[in-house]
This record gives sequence, C-alpha cells and structure tokens, in this order.
Amino acid sequence: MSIPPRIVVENLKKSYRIREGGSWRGRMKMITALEGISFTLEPGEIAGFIGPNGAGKSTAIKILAGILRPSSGIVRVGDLVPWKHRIAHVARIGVVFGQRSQLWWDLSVAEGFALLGDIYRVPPQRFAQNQTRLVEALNLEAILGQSVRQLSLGQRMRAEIAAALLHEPEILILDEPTIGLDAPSKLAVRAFIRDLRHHRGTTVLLTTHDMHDIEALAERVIVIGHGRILTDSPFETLRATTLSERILEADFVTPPPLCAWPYGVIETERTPRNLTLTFDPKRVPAPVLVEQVSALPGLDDLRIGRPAIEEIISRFYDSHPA
Ligand SMILES: Nc1ncnc2c1ncn2[C@@H]1O[C@H](COP(=O)(O)OP(=O)(O)OP(=O)(O)O)[C@@H](O)[C@H]1O
Repeated sequence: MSIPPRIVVENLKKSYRIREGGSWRGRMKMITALEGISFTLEPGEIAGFIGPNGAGKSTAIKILAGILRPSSGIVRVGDLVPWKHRIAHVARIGVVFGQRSQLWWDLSVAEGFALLGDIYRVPPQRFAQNQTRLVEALNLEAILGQSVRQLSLGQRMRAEIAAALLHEPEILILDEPTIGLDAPSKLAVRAFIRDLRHHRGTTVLLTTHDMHDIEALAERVIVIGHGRILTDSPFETLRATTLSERILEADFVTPPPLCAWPYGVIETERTPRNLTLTFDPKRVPAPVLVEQVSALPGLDDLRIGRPAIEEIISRFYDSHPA
C-alpha cells in the first residue's frame, strides 16, 4: 500500500438554504454549518473530530468524502479536490457512516462485498486477498452468507468496516463507528482500527460522541463547535490544559463528619455514606488531603481519580459559548 496523501483544509465554509419552519410556505433562510475551518492531516495520522450536536462535524466529513460541495474554501487530498475529482477520490478513501449502511440490505454480506469489488474495479485476485484478510481480522466468517438485514448492529458494523476497506483505501473516514455497539463490539472495532493504522499506515479521521473512542484511538483531537475549530491538539494536551483537577471519593460506614477543607478543596457531593471532593493538586497535594480524610471517623475506603473525559469535554464546550 502506498503512503496516504496529505489532507489540507483551508477556510472551509458551508451554508445550507432551508425553509423557515420546515414548511414549503416558509421563507428561505441560510444556516451556517461551517464558518471557515482549517486543518492539515499528515499521512498516517488518527484524528478525532468531536463537538456537540449540530457543531458541523458531519458536514465537514461529507465534504471530505466528496458527497457535499462546500460554499467556499479549499480541500485537497493529495492532488485531488474531493467534490471535483469524485471517482479518483473515492478510490483512495473508505467511508463508514455508523447510522447508514453501504451494504445492500437484502443481499448476503459476501454478495455485497463482491458487488463493491466490482464497483471499485478491484482486480479479482486482489479482491480475494483483501476479503480473506478482512474476514479474518474482523471475524466475519460466520456471517458471510447472512443477509445484511439479519445482522446484529455489532456484526453489521464490522461488515461495514470491511466493506469500506475492500479496495484498500489510504484514508478511512468514520462517522460514529461505534454508535449503539455493546462494549465487546466497541473494543473489537477500536482494536481493528488501531491495527489498521499500525500495520498499513492508513490515515483515519473519525467523529464520535463516545469519548472512549477518542481516548482509545485519537492521538490528535480537533474540537469543533458552532462551525469553528475550538482547539486542535494532542488529546493529552487537551486533558492537561482543560482540567488539572483530581477527585477524591471516600466511603464511610457512618455518615461522613462535617469538615473544614483547606483552600482549593471543594466538597462536590455528600451522601449518608459517601463524600466526593474535587481538588487542585497544585494547591493541595494529594497526600495532604488523603491524610486529612484518613483521620475521619468511620472511613471505609478512599480513591483518587481524574475527572471523566466527558467532563473535560463538556467543560471545554461551556468555556467556549456561541
Ligand atoms: N441537509 C441539511 N440541510 C439543512 N441544514 C443542515 C443540513 N445538514 C446539517 N444541517 C445543519 O448544519 C448544522 C451542522 O450540522 P451537522 O450535521 O454537520 O452537525 P454535527 O456536528 O454532525 O451534529 P451531530 O453530532 O448532531 O451529528 C446544524 O445546524 C444542522 O441543522
């Protein structure tokens, strides 16, 4: 497989014309989905595209996939412009939309794969090799003869990912690839994507609302909100700059006693058997707080952790209002 092309996006804008109130009688108005976004993806990068509902993620993904034409701006995937050079472009990319199927509902998985092989004009020997490799890696042997409509969500998603990769694209675009999957299926999909990047150097761009997908896969996170890029940074930088807080949870066998906490410690939750404290370790070192909590009567257990990634992201959105 060759090295994936560089993806360059410059000042990309997209507005939709809609009728007010959704009725044909409504007046026409414009909705701006992208206000001018710019980023570059180097070959082999895995980047996560995240943001709240309506932020503009799917719009950007559809433009990159060549399905949608922007209002203005530049997108170059190597020497190709996705919406202008569609045929050459789709040969280089694989796209999985978690909410829609690219396979044929009434055909078997194997028949759907064969049809895609024809559509992408994959030489027969190459197709057979690719299919064998993907069937094995995504554990599809048992469902090859089943019609797509009979598949469970997890089985279908694995089949969709294989379908998107049969023509050996250099770039994989995933729009919510783990939506609705149970925990083992999510883990399997994530492991496969990691392997793909590792062994084949595929560039991966994914959108997701599942922050564990981001944590497991994305080295780089592009946060989009209100049609703009709010930040574009390594995941760990985002975590470190957004929130340095720690959380201490303590369980008690009797109601936790009232305490005066040092400056920098906030009691965020109190129940008859549990106390949750949020603290800034730069102001109050964890051992100091642990010592104080350990001295409390009735203590049964205590844990220190970091805020959940969902918390980090939601605080990030809150600090960047429209
Ligand atoms: N076909 C369309 N016609 C009109 N407006 C649209 C269309 N598609 C998207 N929009 C609007 O563009 C904005 C961005 O939508 P988009 O689907 O790109 O967001 P998103 O970040 O993918 O959201 P979600 O997380 O909910 O999928 C929203 O205000 C949406 O209502």
